[in-house]
Amino acid sequence: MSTTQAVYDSLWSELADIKDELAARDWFPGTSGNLSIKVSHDPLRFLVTASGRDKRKRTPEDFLLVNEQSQSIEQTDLKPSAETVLHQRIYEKTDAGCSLHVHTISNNIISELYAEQAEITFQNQELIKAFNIWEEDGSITIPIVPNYADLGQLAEAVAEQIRPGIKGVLIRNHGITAWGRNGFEAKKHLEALEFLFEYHLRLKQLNL
Ligand SMILES: CSC[C@@H](O)[C@@H](O)C(=O)COP(=O)(O)O
Ligand SMILES: [Zn+2]
Repeated sequence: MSTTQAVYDSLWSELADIKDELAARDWFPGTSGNLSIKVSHDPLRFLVTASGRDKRKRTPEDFLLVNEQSQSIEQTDLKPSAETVLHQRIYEKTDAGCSLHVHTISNNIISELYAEQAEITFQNQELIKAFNIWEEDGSITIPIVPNYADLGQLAEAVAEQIRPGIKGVLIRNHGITAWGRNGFEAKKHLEALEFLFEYHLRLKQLNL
């Protein structure tokens, strides 16, 4: 087996394992969600989930390789995720090695509640350390963009929000895309964000 094939196989199974873990949390309702992992930087190549499939199932057709224009470069009938261009823009604008997009009730409600402010900031939360923020008064901000039907426009809106310290962007009443330098870090960021969203909503429900 060539080194390139071994790297591809290892990234494939890393992304499949992440998909299984997120599926176990029920974060892919109704075939929603898409995941990707970077295979090479220059030229940009990444594995991305095939469009419209049940991401709870683990099959040999789960991912396909795409190029720097989000086009498939494999002999396959599979279509890359409709939202592949969002992953592409994140790889172009950050040091991300993995990007994860999920729809959850919590991220949707937060995106609706704070849509006018176009962002939400969390502070005084231990889990902020998941973003490598160690200061006592540290905070993490998540921008919120409109859910444009035009996916090129949506990808640009997400890309425009990317600046140092941003590790995820909410799309209003749609979901979140979060990323990290590798699969481990991307999942850590996504889990931490979902924890912060759920905490915030439950606290609000208590009416304290
Ligand atoms: C079926 S609702 C979700 C889709 O419209 C989309 O937002 C999504 O996350 C999944 O699209 P996909 O093309 O399968 O990657
Ligand atoms: Zn989506």
